[in-house]
Parts: sequence; C-alpha cells; structure tokens
Amino acid sequence: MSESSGTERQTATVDSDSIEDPLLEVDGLRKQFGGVVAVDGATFAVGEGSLTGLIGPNGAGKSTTFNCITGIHEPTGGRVTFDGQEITGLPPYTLANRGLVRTFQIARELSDMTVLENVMLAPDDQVGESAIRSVLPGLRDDVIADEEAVRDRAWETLDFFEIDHLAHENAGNLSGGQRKLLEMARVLMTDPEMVLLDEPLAGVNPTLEEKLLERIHELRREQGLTFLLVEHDMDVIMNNCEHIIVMHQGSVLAEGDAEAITSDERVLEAYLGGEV
Ligand SMILES: Nc1ncnc2c1ncn2[C@@H]1O[C@H](COP(=O)(O)OP(=O)(O)OP(=O)(O)O)[C@@H](O)[C@H]1O
Repeated sequence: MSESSGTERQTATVDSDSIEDPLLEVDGLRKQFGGVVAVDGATFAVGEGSLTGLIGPNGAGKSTTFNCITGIHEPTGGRVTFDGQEITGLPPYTLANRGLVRTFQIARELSDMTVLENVMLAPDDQVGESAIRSVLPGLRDDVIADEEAVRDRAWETLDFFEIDHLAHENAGNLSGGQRKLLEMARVLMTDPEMVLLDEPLAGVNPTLEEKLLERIHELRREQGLTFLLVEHDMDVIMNNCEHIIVMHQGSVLAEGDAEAITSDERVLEAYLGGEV
C-alpha cells in the first residue's frame, strides 16, 4: 500500500444495506460446534434476481452458513430473513414451501429410480409432506390430483435441462455432470424464488458446466430467480456473479463485484494465509 495516498486503503467492502431489493438477509449469523465457532457474526444480503457468489478460503464457514440458511443446522445466534419474513432455523420443507430451496445430492435410494421418476417425486427430503404437493406447491387439491400435470411439468423441466433423452435411465447411471443437472431439475420442480447451490460444478465437465451456467442465467433472466452460489472455481465466480461475498474465519471480510474483490488486499491476504 502506498503511504503517499494519505487515505484509507480502498477495499471492496460494500455495506449490505446498500443491496437494492434484498431477498435474503443474513444478520449476525453465528454457529458454534462445541468449542469451534464456524460462523461468527456473518452479515450480508442477496439482491432479488441476482447471482451472488459466496467464496472464502477452506474453513471460512461457507458451508455452515449455507446449512444455517437452509435449515440443515440451527444457528446458535443471529437472524435470517427471506422476502421480508424471519426464517431463522425453519426446516427445509417449510423454506421450500416459501420458495427458498437448495440442491441436494441424489440420495442412494433414488438412484434406482428413473430420471423422470426422480423429477416427478421432487425432493421430498426437502419439501416433506406429500410428494405430489411438494412438486407443485400452492396448487389446489383438485389440480394436485392430476398426475398428468405433474408429468407434463416434469418433461418440460427435463427438456429445459436437456436431459429428457435420459428420462427412463436410472439416476444411478448418470455421469457426475448429468446428476448435477438432475439435481437442478428437481429443485426447479418446487417452483422456487431462490436457489442456493453448494459447489454445483464440482466434477462437471466443461460442456455440461457451460450448459448449467447458461440455464442459471436463463432462469434469472426469464423467471427472475435469485441464486446464491458457493463454488471453489474462481473463474466461474468472477465471470458469472455480479456480486461476491468473501468469508474469512466465520464472518464477511469483503463484498463487491469481481473487479473490487480481486483488487482487495485483505481478500488476497486471506487466501494466501489459507490453504488455497
Ligand atoms: N459439524 C461440525 N462439527 C465441528 N466443526 C465443524 C462442523 N462443520 C464445520 N466445522 C468447522 O467449522 C469451520 C467452518 O467449516 P465450513 O465447512 O463451514 O467451511 P467452508 O468455508 O465451507 O470450508 P470448505 O471450503 O473447506 O468447504 C471449520 O473449522 C470446520 O472444521
């Protein structure tokens, strides 16, 4: 840093209050496992319709933050608000009914079912209650009874992700990348407003990676969906996310666009000091 500037070093920090139209707000989130404080007062917001990246060195607290938002872990402290309503500690199926979902790996028992069956069932581990109701939340009972509607919607979703040719294949036979597309198709069937993606591109080949990213951008553009993405691939984050939140040691170190983040000395220091 130049001493001659005479001013405070410019950083990428953006006050979360400055996020226009926040859909998700995380305020002072804390999660402790015994003596380990995994998340230590994380505060940030995700703008409606944005593709926001959550990054940080190994052990920064990204996955734990994710799990606290999506009802996998109960936070030790702090508050999570979605669409203006507090959702702190609510279970995944309640969140899914409100429009906040995350992708899940295809469970072992679903591997023996076909791709179409997987999509028609939707993630009942996520939504719970009636599988059919989970597929199309908010529909009237008489409509829910119409399995054909669910089937049509399932085919449309498979077509959108270009895995309709795999409809009758067992999910267990898919490649890693095809599984990721199926996981996305399953959450899309719940008609979400916001999707949280934890490492959606891990083990995905470049062709399918491009396809998945294209679909994410299309869903934002055409349906106004909001995405929060945890991803270790920096190129993916920098090239696709308009807003990036950097976590370090359980709290938010900096946030801003790719240019601001890559020129923030504290971010570079955090990564150099970490194991990345
Ligand atoms: N269930 C748990 N029990 C005890 N400690 C945990 C648990 N889950 C996470 N931790 C600890 O909390 C800290 C944050 O972990 P977390 O997995 O959230 O970080 P991360 O940023 O997602 O890391 P990575 O990029 O390596 O996945 C780490 O020190 C981790 O060892």
